[in-house]
Amino acid sequence: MAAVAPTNGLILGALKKSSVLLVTTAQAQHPNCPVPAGNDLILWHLHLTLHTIWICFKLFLGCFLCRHYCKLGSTREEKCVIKGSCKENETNENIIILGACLVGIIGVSLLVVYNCSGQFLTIRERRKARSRENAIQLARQQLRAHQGWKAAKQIARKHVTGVQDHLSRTFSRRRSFRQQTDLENSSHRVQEARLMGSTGPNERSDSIVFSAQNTSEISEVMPSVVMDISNDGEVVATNDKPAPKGKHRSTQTQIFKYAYGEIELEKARQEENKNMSFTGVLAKVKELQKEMTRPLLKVEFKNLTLSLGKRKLLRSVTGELQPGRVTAVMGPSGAGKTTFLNAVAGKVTGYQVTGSVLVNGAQGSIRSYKKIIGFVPQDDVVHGNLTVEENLWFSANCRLPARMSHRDRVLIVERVIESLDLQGVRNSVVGTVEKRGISGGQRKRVNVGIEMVMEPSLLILDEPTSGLDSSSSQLLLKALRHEALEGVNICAVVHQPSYTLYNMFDDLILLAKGGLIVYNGPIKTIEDYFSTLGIHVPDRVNPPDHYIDILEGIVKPESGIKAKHLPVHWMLYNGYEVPSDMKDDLKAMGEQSPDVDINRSMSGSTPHCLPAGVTNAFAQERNRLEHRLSKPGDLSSRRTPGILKQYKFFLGRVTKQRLREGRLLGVDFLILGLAGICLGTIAKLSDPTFGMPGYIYTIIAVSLLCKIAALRSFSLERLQYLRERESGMSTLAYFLARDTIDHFNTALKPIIYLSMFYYFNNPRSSIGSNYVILLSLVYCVTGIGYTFAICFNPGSAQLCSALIPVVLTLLSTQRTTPTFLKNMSYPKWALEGFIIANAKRYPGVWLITRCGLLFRSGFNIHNYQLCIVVLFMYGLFFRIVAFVAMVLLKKR
Ligand SMILES: Nc1ncnc2c1ncn2[C@@H]1O[C@H](COP(=O)(O)OP(=O)(O)OP(=O)(O)O)[C@@H](O)[C@H]1O
Repeated sequence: MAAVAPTNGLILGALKKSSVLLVTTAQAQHPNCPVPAGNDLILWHLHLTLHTIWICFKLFLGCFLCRHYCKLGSTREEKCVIKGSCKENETNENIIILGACLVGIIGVSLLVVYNCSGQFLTIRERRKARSRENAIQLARQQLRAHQGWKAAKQIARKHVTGVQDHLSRTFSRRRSFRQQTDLENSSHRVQEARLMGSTGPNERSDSIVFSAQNTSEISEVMPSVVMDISNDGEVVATNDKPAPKGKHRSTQTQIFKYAYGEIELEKARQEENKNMSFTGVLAKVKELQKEMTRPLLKVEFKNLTLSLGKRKLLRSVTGELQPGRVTAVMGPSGAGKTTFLNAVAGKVTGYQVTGSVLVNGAQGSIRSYKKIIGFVPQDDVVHGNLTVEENLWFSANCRLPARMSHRDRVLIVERVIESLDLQGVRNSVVGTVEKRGISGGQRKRVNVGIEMVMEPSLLILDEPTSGLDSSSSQLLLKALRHEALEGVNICAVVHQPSYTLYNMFDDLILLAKGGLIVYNGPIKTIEDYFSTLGIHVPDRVNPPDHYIDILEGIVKPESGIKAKHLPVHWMLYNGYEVPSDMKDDLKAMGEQSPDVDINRSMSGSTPHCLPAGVTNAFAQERNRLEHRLSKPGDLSSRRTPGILKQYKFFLGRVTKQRLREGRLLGVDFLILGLAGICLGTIAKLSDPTFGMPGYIYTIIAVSLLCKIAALRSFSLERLQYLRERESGMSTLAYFLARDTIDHFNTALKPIIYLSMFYYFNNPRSSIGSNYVILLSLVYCVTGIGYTFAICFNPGSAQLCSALIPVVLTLLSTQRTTPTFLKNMSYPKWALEGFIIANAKRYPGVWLITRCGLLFRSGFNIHNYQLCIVVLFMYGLFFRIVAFVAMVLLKKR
């Protein structure tokens, strides 16, 4: 009892310290949260954390009471006899209690961190936001100054000539004197003007000479520009603040200032360009083309045919996508638009593909250019537990050239945020199905932004405007048009665009059902083409709607032409060969109009697709594996960050995700702790069994809980992973980063479980030896969990994770189970490790009398280290299996 009292005080003291720490942490956060919502949030966190501490306190009190009553039990005397010294036993118990206290303190501190983790991230973001806002203000001021300075230059130029002429003609002493006085006055005015602002760095070298008479006029136009008057009466524009150099330049505010300076200038240029004449626009485009830094990608597809068994999803698709143009892909639902995009981007696996896709006129795999191809999927595959900015930054970091400076990256990301109008939600978490985040339209824009920030040369978008209102769609199209000006080849599937939106595209690919092209060319000429077929768009009808209605069969063309013949008309119009399986259509058309030359147009055989029976399921699977394992050489000439750098980015991302999921982890720990209390109490410790029942329960419970937690690591973000992999990110970096962060749990979970189990069960082995075994067990089962998560669908993976530990533990404890099978199951090694750790604590004769159990179970007292090694090896083996499975993973 004497030993318990000081320990009680110790726990109370520790708890007090924790609560003080908690309050101080919250108070430290308080001044940084000027927003009332932030204060509420902190109070809520405080409340939650204090509540948790109160629960922990009650738990510990319960532990002490239990412990106190146990001490009065009969087992204690027996233990004293076995160990030989009661005094030594008491010292051990005190160490255990101290250990438990420490564990408690760690637990409480962790809960504090977990509860406030989200806040840490928010505070960081807020600080960054403040420096960004300052930079935006500065940039806008500078732009105003820049514009003012330009206007002033124009005024000055106008006056300089006139005044000089005037002066040369009527030069007089009196006038000269008056001018001198004016100069002095204006000098004072300019000195005042100097205090008001500065010009942009671009204007530093600019200087202009003009009469001081005009100074007041100029200072009205450009209030923030700085001027200096030289002794001879000349006014020279200067910058009063020198451009920051060296280290200073790389501060966050400076970087934002640079980025927003550029963005504001671009905006101003766009405003100027609005009123430009056609020739002016052409000149501007040429100018921009000279500045282009991205490689240009021209994609041609010839006789592209895609089949799935006997069914043809795309048929003889021929055409091209040109750089610097925005192409719309339209057609009825199910026509094969998504399939077409996938075929162009080289993302088709498991299909039979014939025909060819040429990049810049050269034959080869388009996957060789995947580092400069952006693909925006139809579904918004974004990370729900990251903010908008974090999503964009991750893509920029991993996919932009590794050598690009941070300053330029900031400019690119900020430009995309501005152009997609995401400024207001940049720090909001995107949200998941369970947790609401930003709106659907904003999510869609983030989905597009992820691809825009990597500066693609070919940008393919599957329904980017679906779910967006008219203004957001136009905003998005404007952003895409701006990209096209830089030479990007853009191709997007769109549904029912408004007339304005439709006219924002340059080209159109119109697909009919069955994956056949009806039209491919400039939007401007589509009406001319269809009018040659006698199809005219009625007044007040949007042209694309009319054509799609015809293709759907809702509207019958006045000319009597059949909708199903439109693809053949297109082939004949362009002189393409008509596949032989479409000869019936051709004949029917020939009967309708005798101009159609059937023999010339028809191809002799079916060159585009293989007979359906040839490609069986096995061949398809082989195809898929070849596609997955073959690594086409990289022709994109872009060096993205290597595996190590990507690992760093992945690590940062997973850490943020885990911090935001802090409560989920807290629940995991709580369940483990409760399991420890329950199993430690239920399992009666008896010397003849070395506490075997308790350890069997432990192995089952810990395996089950840790495996299910490990499933979350890889099964939840499968689609995101596939998207990242397709864009060229490293699977190894992704896998290692997740595993590295999970090591934190691997180390902590055994502590939490043992802090309860060890205390309630009070086994003979040391807490250290138990921890090592449990650590290796958790490492092993986490690896198995990864394998299940990657190889099976979530339902099956959960079932396996629940069943396997129970079945294997039962197998390994049955005497009738063959030794080979026993050795194959990991619970056998964990159990052996625990039992040996206990057995080693029995001195000589006490061990000999209990040797029977060891023999019967096939355990060897010298195998303790082997058990640990085997468990770690299992963990490593399953991690390798999981990684290989991940590499071979296909998109379901
Ligand atoms: N892997 C597949 N298995 C079975 N059918 C498929 C597969 N891929 C495509 N299809 C079929 O091919 C046709 C074209 O599909 P796709 O998704 O390309 O159409 P879409 O024009 O994009 O349709 P929507 O406009 O409705 O999105 C559909 O009938 C679809 O069922």
